[in-house]
Amino acid sequence: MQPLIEVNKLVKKFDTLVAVENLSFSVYQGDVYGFLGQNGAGKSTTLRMLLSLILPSSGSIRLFGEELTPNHKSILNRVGAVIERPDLYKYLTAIENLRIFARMSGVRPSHRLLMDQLEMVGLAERANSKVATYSQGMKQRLGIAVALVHNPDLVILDEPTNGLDPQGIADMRNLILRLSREFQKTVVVSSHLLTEIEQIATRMIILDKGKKMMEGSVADYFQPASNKVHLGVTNPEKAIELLKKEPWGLQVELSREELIVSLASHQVPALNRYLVEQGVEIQSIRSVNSLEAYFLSLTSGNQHVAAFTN
Ligand SMILES: Nc1ncnc2c1ncn2[C@@H]1O[C@H](COP(=O)(O)OP(=O)(O)OP(=O)(O)O)[C@@H](O)[C@H]1O
Repeated sequence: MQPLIEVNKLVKKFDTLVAVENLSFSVYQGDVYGFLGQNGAGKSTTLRMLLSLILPSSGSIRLFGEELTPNHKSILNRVGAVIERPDLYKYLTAIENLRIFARMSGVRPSHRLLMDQLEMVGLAERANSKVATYSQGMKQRLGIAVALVHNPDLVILDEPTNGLDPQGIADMRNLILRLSREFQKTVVVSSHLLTEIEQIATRMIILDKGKKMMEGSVADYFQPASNKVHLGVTNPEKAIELLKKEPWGLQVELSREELIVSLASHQVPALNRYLVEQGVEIQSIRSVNSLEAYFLSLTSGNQHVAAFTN
């Protein structure tokens, strides 16, 4: 399958600072592609280059199979983006805002179509309220409706959950999933939170100091095999014996007084119950996802975890 976005050896320098270094990645149709990295990792800089808001120092970007540089106007007609907080007219209603932005991008959608757009982002009931009365989360979602007004195939969202409360974050997450599943949009979304990307993305890239640390399918990194459960128990020998038997049949290691088993997080309560019922007392239990461990090592400043740097 031809990638929708194909980035090859992209570099962006700001004077002596290398914000993006030799970055290559591909996004395919139907992906919710997560851009993950701590502040300053180079996420916004990369997304800005995808939108021709800034020019690369070197390297190439192809969107929809075409080189971006000479053709960016026609190509970017197929892209909708929210890069900063959306600039909305706060004394106008949602539908008035949408109508104005639609005209600016050269389309004149019917009232019905505008209402459909607002429905898509969960704002149909507040279509006639002034934006000044909206919560931050509602403004962010209206920003997405604005970005979608010309019906783009590809949607690029830079940190869409920034500054939102837990309800706003959940609404945004549901909206992104809906854009992908119901409306068949390909979505690129950035975040500095692994939990956010884990819940919505199909594929992801981790950036650190402008460099790619890993790229791949999110499911692969959250398989049971990459989730380790560490158990502190009173009787490790008995626990090992029980965990190796039916119904669990697990591979168990003993490390520094803790048992370590590969197990999906959702199976942990059942495992806990089983051991207690068999007379093993549990003193501690913690799940460690290897991807989480890796990302934490990045955010705490460690440079290398060999397993993920290939
Ligand atoms: N216009 C600019 N001029 C100079 N340096 C810049 C410019 N834009 C970004 N940078 C620098 O490039 C690096 C990457 O910034 P970028 O905004 O891409 O990171 P980010 O991963 O999006 O992080 P954040 O979530 O904080 O925005 C940072 O060191 C930043 O200070």
